[in-house]
Amino acid sequence: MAYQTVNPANNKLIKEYASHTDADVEAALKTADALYHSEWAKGSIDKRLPVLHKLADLIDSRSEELAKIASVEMGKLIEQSRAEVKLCAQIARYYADNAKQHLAPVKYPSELGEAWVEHHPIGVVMAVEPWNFPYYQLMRVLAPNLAAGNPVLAKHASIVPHCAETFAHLVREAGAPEGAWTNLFISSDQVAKIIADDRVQGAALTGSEKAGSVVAAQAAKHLKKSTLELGGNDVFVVLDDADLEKAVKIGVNARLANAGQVCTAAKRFIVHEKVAEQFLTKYTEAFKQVKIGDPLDASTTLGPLSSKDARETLTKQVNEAVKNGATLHYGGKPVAGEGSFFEPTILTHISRDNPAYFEEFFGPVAQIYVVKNDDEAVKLANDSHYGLGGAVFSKDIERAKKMASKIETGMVWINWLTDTAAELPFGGVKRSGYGRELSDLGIKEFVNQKLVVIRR
Ligand SMILES: NC(=O)C1=CN([C@@H]2O[C@H](COP(=O)(O)OP(=O)(O)OC[C@H]3O[C@@H](n4cnc5c(N)ncnc54)[C@H](O)[C@@H]3O)[C@@H](O)[C@H]2O)C=CC1
Ligand SMILES: CCCCCC(=O)O
Repeated sequence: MAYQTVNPANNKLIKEYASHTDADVEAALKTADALYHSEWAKGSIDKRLPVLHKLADLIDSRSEELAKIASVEMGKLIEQSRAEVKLCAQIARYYADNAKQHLAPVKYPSELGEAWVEHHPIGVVMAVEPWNFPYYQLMRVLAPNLAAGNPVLAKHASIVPHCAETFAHLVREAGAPEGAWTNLFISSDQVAKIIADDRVQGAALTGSEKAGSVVAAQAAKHLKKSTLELGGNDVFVVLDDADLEKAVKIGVNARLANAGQVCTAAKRFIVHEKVAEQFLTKYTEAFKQVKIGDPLDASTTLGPLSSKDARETLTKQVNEAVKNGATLHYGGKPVAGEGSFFEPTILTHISRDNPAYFEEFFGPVAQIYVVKNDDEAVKLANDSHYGLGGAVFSKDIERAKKMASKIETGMVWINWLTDTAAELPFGGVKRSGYGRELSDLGIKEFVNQKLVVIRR
């Protein structure tokens, strides 16, 4: 697995990074495990939290540099890279300010005696992360586990090594001891060996079902806990009483942000028949206004996909969808010339026997479905192997809440796109994975919730 920086806006190779050897991995494991058995990990959380405050300040002070590295390495619009960098500082600050309370002992009233649950780190955690939010995916693991006292070995996606290395340097510069966060340019086989190692107690993966299934199986084989943040095929439901202008505006962003390469992007637009024609007309008009170009150019509104491979996959999916009866309402082709650009695309009339119906399109491709009523909307929303996020647009909040409760996903946002924030849990069900990241739920995924009882 070659770790290299290729700018997807022009497919030019910028830098290749040497992979880490087995000896490097052993050294990293030794250092991380020693740190776990030290006062730093087992002692007071008060010693660890200042690192997160310092990290947040460092990120804020370097935001422009960090944003540019991400945009050049995976094609995210520069403004969206800035937003991701800002979000990372917020996550670091959130855990710096709240982790002590999240991990404070919790009393359990019992007739048997005085009882409480303590929260202790479990040890070294292996993190395996994707390229689409090259800093956020790392911070979602680093912040809670550093606060809790779990050292982390991190394997990032092979196309974002500059982001991976920069993040690791920032963590050390913020005062984290060696071993708290170790970036490894390693292969899948080396990941498997690390997960199998007795010094590792858990694995956190964000990425595809395929990778999740393999890594979770490796963890399970060695009786280690894992968390999985996998793909999604999230719905964006527009009911007949929705604010249509708002639904269109947010719906365009929900599909095109990060060139559609977001696990919680709106992928299946389920529109009430009473407003379907209006919605499609306005939505199509908005897609026609899109400016494809260099993600570093502030006027660009749709950047490239992350790689040539990603574009090839999406092109095949769109062609297959049309071959199986879908209507190509707008777009549908890779953009000729340099870079891995793909047109903003709208598909309609996708029948259930079309492969596209169950597939995640990791790119700027919106699928439009028309329904007669709320029950049909819920039935269609839940007719999916995935269960990550989802959005419901209606002016009737009680109606939207009722639908949100029926949609089988880990998250539903009303009158907004599926978003994320440090204080809100993030995760899914079904083939979108299990476990939660962020909030008080995320920090407890890799801690020992230990019961202590003083028997009366
Ligand atoms: N739920 C989420 O937040 C996200 C989900 N995804 C999903 O992942 C897909 C593509 O993103 P990619 O980064 O290409 O996903 P991917 O699953 O190919 O890679 C994710 C990470 O897993 C690693 N990996 C892959 N196979 C592995 C194996 N057998 N053993 C150990 N590590 C392995 C990769 O090197 C990378 O670091 C998308 O289709 C999307 O569904 C991607 C980004 C975010
Ligand atoms: C801003 C929403 C974050 C989505 C996380 C993901 O796609 O991995």
